[in-house]
Amino acid sequence: MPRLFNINSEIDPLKSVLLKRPGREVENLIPSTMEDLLFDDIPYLPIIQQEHDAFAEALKDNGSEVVYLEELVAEALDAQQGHQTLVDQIIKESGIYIKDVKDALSDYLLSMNTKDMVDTMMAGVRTDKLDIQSRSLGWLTDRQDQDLFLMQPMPNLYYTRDIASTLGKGMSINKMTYEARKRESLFMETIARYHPDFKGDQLPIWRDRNSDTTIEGGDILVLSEDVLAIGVSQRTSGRAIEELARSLFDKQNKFRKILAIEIPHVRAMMHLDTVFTMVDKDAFTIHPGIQDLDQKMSIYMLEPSKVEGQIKVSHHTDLTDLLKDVLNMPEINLIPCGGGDPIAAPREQWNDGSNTLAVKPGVVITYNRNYVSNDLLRKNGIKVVEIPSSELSRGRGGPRCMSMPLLRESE
Ligand SMILES: NC(=[NH2+])NCCC[C@H](N)C(=O)O
Repeated sequence: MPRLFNINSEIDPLKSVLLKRPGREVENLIPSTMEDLLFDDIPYLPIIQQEHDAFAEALKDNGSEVVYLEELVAEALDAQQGHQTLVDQIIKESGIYIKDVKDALSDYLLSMNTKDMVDTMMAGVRTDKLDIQSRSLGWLTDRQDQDLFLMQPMPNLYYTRDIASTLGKGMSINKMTYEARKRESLFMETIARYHPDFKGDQLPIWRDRNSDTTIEGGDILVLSEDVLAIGVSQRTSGRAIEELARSLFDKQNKFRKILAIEIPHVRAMMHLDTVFTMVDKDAFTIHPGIQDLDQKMSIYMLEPSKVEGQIKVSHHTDLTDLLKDVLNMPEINLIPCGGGDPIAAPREQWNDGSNTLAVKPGVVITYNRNYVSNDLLRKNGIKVVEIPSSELSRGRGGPRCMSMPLLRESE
């Protein structure tokens, strides 16, 4: 049955969402690779899986279907016999160019059943799994001391938010910024290309992973059927936002205003959704660290220009006024992470206190550890569904980062 795709807001009732259950890839983190792989600690696999399952349950209890990236990729490959194409591409994108090594890896992956093959690509392939030493002088002489993996693990895959974004009835398949995550969006491309429920006319691709500018889904918020907010961040460039704007303004959809919000280019705030999320039609979480002392910010608004093919850009500094205007709301409530306290705010922001996922207007899923922010949300009339977070939070992402909505019910 063809799937329905439609995302016209951050808060409309969530009906279908894509997750990735953390797998062996998180056990393939070690202290010497952790930083490059964008983790601050090593999650304990059985507990991170339990916590992730609790997240999936909370989503289902609140009316959403949950589908898994790893299962969709396997189904997509089986439907179109895409195995060889994906294996060749992932080997290429893993920077493996020595023929003997390529052949050994390709034989190894293709000898597995589809699900194991997909899980293994995601978990990474250790060098000692294959008998490379006895067959490749090229590898023996080119390798680096640290080559523990022929294919590096992809521990960030459970942050499905970032690799692609459903916008209206179509999708942006994102070109990722760092080496550690570049290959991840290939899995979404595979689903869009081969999966019977995704491919073809039913899913227009607004922008694909071959673009030469980077954009990540954590930066993209769908504020309403015609307004997007996109962070200009460590991961998303102004040029990428402009490209996406041109594509969206051109095509048959309703987006007509894009707010490009500049945020600090630092790890703790790598995406807009780590400092700003929508919790109700007129309420948002915000980390006070993105505003200056007089609460000013730098925001560019992009709109279609009257001149064919051009874009109109205007500059704004007051987030509240701009949101009132574009969302047609008399008031906007910005709820500060950690209550704005100089210790609680940065502590809870670090553990994704501002990274809420709305399952319907005024109902959000959050991490239980951020009790100051959660209490404040409740005091502001928001219903908060807490999930356990000891291990999930170690990679610096919360409920919004771990979810890629496919369908929200429009009014
Ligand atoms: N949408 C998000 N905020 N995602 C968080 C991603 C965290 C991940 N470790 C990274 O650095 O890429």
